[in-house]
Amino acid sequence: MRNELLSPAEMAEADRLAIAAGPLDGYGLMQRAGEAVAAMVLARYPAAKKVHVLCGPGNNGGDGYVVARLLAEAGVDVELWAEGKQKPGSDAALASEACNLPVNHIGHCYPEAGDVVVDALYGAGLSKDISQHALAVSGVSSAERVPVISIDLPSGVSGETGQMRGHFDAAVTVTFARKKPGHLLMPGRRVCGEIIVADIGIPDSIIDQLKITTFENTPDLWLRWYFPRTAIDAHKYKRGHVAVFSGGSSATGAARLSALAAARTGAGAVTVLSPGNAMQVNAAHLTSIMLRKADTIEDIAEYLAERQPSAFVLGPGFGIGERARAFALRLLQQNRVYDYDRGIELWGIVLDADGLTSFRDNPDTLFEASHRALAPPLVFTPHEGEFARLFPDIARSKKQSKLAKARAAAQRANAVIVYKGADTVIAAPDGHAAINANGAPWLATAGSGDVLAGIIAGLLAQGMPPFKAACAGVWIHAEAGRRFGPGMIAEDLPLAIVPVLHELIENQPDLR
Ligand SMILES: NC(=O)C1=CN([C@@H]2O[C@H](COP(=O)(O)OP(=O)(O)OC[C@H]3O[C@@H](n4cnc5c(N)ncnc54)[C@H](O)[C@@H]3O)[C@@H](O)[C@H]2O)[C@@H](O)CC1
Ligand SMILES: [K+]
Repeated sequence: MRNELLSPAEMAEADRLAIAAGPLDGYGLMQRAGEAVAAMVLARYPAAKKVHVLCGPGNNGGDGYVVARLLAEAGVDVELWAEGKQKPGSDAALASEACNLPVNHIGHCYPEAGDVVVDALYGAGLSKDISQHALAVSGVSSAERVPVISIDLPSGVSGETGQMRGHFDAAVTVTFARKKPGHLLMPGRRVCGEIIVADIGIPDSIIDQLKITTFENTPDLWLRWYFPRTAIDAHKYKRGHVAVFSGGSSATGAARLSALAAARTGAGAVTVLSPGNAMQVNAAHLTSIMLRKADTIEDIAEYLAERQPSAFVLGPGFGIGERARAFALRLLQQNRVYDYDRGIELWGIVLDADGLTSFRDNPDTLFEASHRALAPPLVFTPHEGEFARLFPDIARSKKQSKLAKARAAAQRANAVIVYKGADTVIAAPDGHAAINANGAPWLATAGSGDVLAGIIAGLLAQGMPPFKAACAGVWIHAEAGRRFGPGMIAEDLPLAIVPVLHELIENQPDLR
């Protein structure tokens, strides 16, 4: 199954195009949807005492009537509960006519332990808070540990934003053709349970026509064509040279975490650029990673001229203030360098943590610099607080999803935005965006973000395009954390990414 994410409006358009192309009409698609759900219920819950099917007034409810009919035909004890008025002549009305079971009002539905609930109240067409009756059934189901199978989305979850207007806690959500952003964005993702994408006969060629620019962040998005290939004749500087700015003598660990992560990700050489007063403490902790003094803008200019590094990390532990601003703006004055032979961008900048917060009072100076035509590629890695400091108006919006916010920020900043969290969104200035879904709570630990910045820089340094490098970095970081599990601290992460990298490379013969 491919990894595009379709908004409810895009899904409706896919439906329309599929129906126009035939052979299935809307009612036919509804049959296929209902069949997929009924088959899943039969397979997973063969011993259910009773299956309660809750049907809303729209097509989501229509799917529910198909499920109820098919389960009853298979000999299952089914009770049908409905709310709302159907449009006469609609596919949903046809589906309810084809289902001969008695219809009860949802207000009387009390599922008991051993039963199963099929939630077909609202899907993509949700427009208001779900009813008190619906909430009551959801509450009883949770209390009685009755598994809920939601069709398309747990009713109450917006497919566009993942926001909830009252909700069901699904054990399984069965959706059709592709997932929607609301399946992966919080808080919606938390209540979807396992997500199954069923094929109901909408071909990939129809999805292609929609020119989708939102994706689930999976290796399909970046592995095959963009992941760095380590040439057999690779020279260490050809594999990219990452420079990481260190903070002062009492704040050097963050930079070393980034540096180590960049090295583990395959950068051929890594240098920590340290203030003079922190040289000793950095030297005491570095072995393969190089160390160089960089106190002033002149030191940076000299370094740039001498070593031509291919990626920078500025921010982790660096300290907030004028020095961070001056260093960032100096790097942005450098022209981008494109290697036409290899078809790759030769360097880029990851701005993280203090590197972002330093611009809270005058973000426009940063955005002006990043919009200069020849400015090097830029990746920002803000968590929620840092995002709000740099993009206060965008952060405040109540209407926009995290996805829309990341996109708006990417355009304004002319930078790839990695908007971190349990549902990290990666957005590029050209409108492409991805939502990450392989994370785990263990990643929320001090220093984890420093490692992420280093991984992304390591990939940038090897010529990976910035949006792809950011997506790959986020996925690899999350995968390493997920596999390591409880007890992980940031120091473990650079090593934990190694088996993930091995597996990625082994699964792609042309990367070996
Ligand atoms: N996308 C696809 O490929 C297919 C979609 N189908 C189903 O069609 C669904 C979308 O159908 P619709 O567009 O009819 O939308 P819904 O069935 O989600 O809801 C629409 C109806 O519910 C009302 N409504 C929405 N929220 C309400 C609330 N909180 N309280 C009371 N009334 C509310 C609306 O006014 C409208 O009458 C999908 O979620 C999916 O289940 C399938 O039938 C077939 C194929
Ligand atoms: K639903």
